[in-house]
Amino acid sequence: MTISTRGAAKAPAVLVLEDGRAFRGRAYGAVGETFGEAVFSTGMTGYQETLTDPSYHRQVVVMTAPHVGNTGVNDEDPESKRIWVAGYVVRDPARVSSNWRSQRSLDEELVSQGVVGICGIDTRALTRHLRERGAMRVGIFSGNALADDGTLLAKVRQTPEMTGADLSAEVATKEAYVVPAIGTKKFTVAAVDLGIKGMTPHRMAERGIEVHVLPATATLEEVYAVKPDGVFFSNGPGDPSTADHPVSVMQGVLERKTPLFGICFGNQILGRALGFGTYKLKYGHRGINQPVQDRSTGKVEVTAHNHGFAVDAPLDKVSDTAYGRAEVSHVCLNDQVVEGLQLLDRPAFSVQYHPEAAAGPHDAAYLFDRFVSLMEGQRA
Ligand SMILES: NC(=O)CC[C@H](N)C(=O)O
Repeated sequence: MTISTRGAAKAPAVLVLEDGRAFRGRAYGAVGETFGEAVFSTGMTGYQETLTDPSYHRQVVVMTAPHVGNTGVNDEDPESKRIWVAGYVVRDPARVSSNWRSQRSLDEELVSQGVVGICGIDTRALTRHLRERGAMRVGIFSGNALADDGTLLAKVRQTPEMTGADLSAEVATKEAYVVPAIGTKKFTVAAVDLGIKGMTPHRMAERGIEVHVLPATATLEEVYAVKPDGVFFSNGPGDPSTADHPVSVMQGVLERKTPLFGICFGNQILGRALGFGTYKLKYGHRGINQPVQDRSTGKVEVTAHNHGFAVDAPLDKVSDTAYGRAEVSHVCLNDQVVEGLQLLDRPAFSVQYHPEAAAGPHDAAYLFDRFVSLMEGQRA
């Protein structure tokens, strides 16, 4: 059991939204100032996975679950080597963390990684505000960073928007590395890292895939230098309309008819590679309880999401693209947003959500098997 160092009354803090609304609470995690896009996540568990998902780079995450931190922090669950969220907003942080795997408290972890947060605010009111007005820029201020609201608001309004942000290179690996297959090696996959979560290569490795994780800047030649049986494009932060380089690499992969799989940002890149547009959702999908229908089977999956943008593809017809026929394979049942794409004439597909995560807990794991089948089909 870890008793948090934070105590009930820490320094005062304020959260200021770009439309001028302010919420007053107490500092949580590091004291100072931070900026980003305010988004909310409805996940009741999995805060370590959320905090360390590189797709959250430059976002301030508001947890709708009121009580966060109960199970502390361990070294096994992170999806990457560091916390990526720009700021963290929690109604009521756990004062005591208790779990057999816990190594330290969440508050300590936020402090040691310099993540500025705020607690003790009405996260329901904040979430409703974001739901009605849409995701927007935000700042959190505590300690020496506190000033009058007008000064803080001006600072928030000077920060960059998420629309137009090209962020993959800031989070992706600089050097290629290999995640070995677990057991007998059956396939080699080149995985273009646009902000990859650690669980993704692991899910492939579990299926006998040796994964060569390549930097976001990898060229088509570098992708084929690993002699891949399949090519994967990962999740990642930022606006997909800026991802021109991965789009052109993916088009080269589609031309060669190599089996292709994309997750989240990778789905948006497939959308663009096929000639569809992408657009910003009002407040996005973030959480682990999002219902998605696989249109080929009619089955509904409970899935993990973290996306603020979506692909603009027709739901009601098969589209003709430069790479043959394409259709929307998955759809979100909350709002009919495109959650997956499937080519009918080439071995390529993608999903907007996170089959590597264990939300359902295993509802979407079949997608990795589908990738394996495509690679088997290519060999047959
Ligand atoms: N998790 C992701 O890959 C997110 C993709 C993209 N940055 C979005 O917000 O929609």
